[in-house]
Amino acid sequence: MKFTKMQGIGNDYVYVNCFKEEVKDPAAVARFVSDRHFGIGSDGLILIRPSEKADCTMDMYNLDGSQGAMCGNGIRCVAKYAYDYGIVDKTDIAVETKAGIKYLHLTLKDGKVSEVRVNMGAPILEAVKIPIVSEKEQVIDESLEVEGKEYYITGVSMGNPHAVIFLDYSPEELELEKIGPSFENHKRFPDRINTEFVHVLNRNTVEMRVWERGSGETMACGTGACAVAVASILNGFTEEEVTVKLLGGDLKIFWDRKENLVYMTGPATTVFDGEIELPEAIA
Ligand SMILES: N[C@@H](CCC[C@H](N)C(=O)O)C(=O)O
Repeated sequence: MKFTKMQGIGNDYVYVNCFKEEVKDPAAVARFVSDRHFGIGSDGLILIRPSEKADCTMDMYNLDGSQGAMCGNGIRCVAKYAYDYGIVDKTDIAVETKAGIKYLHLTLKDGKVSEVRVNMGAPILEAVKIPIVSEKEQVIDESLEVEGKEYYITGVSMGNPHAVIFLDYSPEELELEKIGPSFENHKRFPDRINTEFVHVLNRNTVEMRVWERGSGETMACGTGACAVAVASILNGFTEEEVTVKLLGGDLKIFWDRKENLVYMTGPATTVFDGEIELPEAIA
C-alpha cells in the first residue's frame, strides 16, 4: 500500500490516496499502521477518496480503528495533499466529510502551501446533538465527577464531540495518561468524547492539552482547538480571535459570531512518502 505520512502541528496521520489504492478494511489498517513500534507510527489513518459533491472526500480513522466524523488537522493536510499530488489545481478546495462539506483556502509561498484556512462551519451546542447526557439544553460550565474529583465542562461539537475543561493552572501538570480514559469513557458521553484541558493566558491566547477519543493524548487536535475557542468565548474568557497553543504548535481560531462560522488557520506538512506490505489478513 502506497501512503504519505503528514502532520499538522504534530498530529500525524497516514494518508492513502484512494483515487489509486484500495483499502478493504480501514479500521484494521488504521490499527496496524498507527502502531509506533510495529507499524508506520501515527495517530490514525486518513483515506482520500473521490467525491460526487466536492473535490475529494476525507475518511478518518483513529488509532484504535474507530471513525471520527471530522479532523481539523487532518483536513488541512488533505487539502495540501490534493494540491501537491494533482487531485486539484486550485487553491480553494471543497472536502466532503461525515460532518458535511468543508471549504478550505491554501496560501502559497514560492509556489508551496504555507498555510491552510478552513471554514469549519457552525459549532453545535445542543447537549443531545453532541451528545452529552444533561438535564440542560446546553452544557456550559457544568459539573462532572471523574474519579471522585469535580471538573467543570463545556460541551461543543465541531462535527465530533468535545468536552472543554478550564483550569487555573497549566495543563502541563496533569497526568493525562491516568485521567484521560475516565473522561473518554464516562457514562455521560454515549459516543465517548475528546477532552481538552485549557489554561487561559490572556484575552486572545489559551494553552491546552487534549485526550482524543480513540487515539489518547496527541500533540494537537484541530477540532479540539475550535471547540476550546468557542468554549472560551461562551464562558467570557476570550475575544472572538484566539491563538490556541498546543503541544505541537499554534492554531489561529476565529469564531465569526454574526455568521456563526468557525475558521481555523494553521500549517500542513508532508513528512515522507512510503510503501508498506500489509499482513495478508487485512490486505
Ligand atoms: N485530531 C483530530 C480529531 C480526530 C478525531 C477524534 N479523535 C474523534 O474521534 O472525534 C483533529 O485534529 O480534529
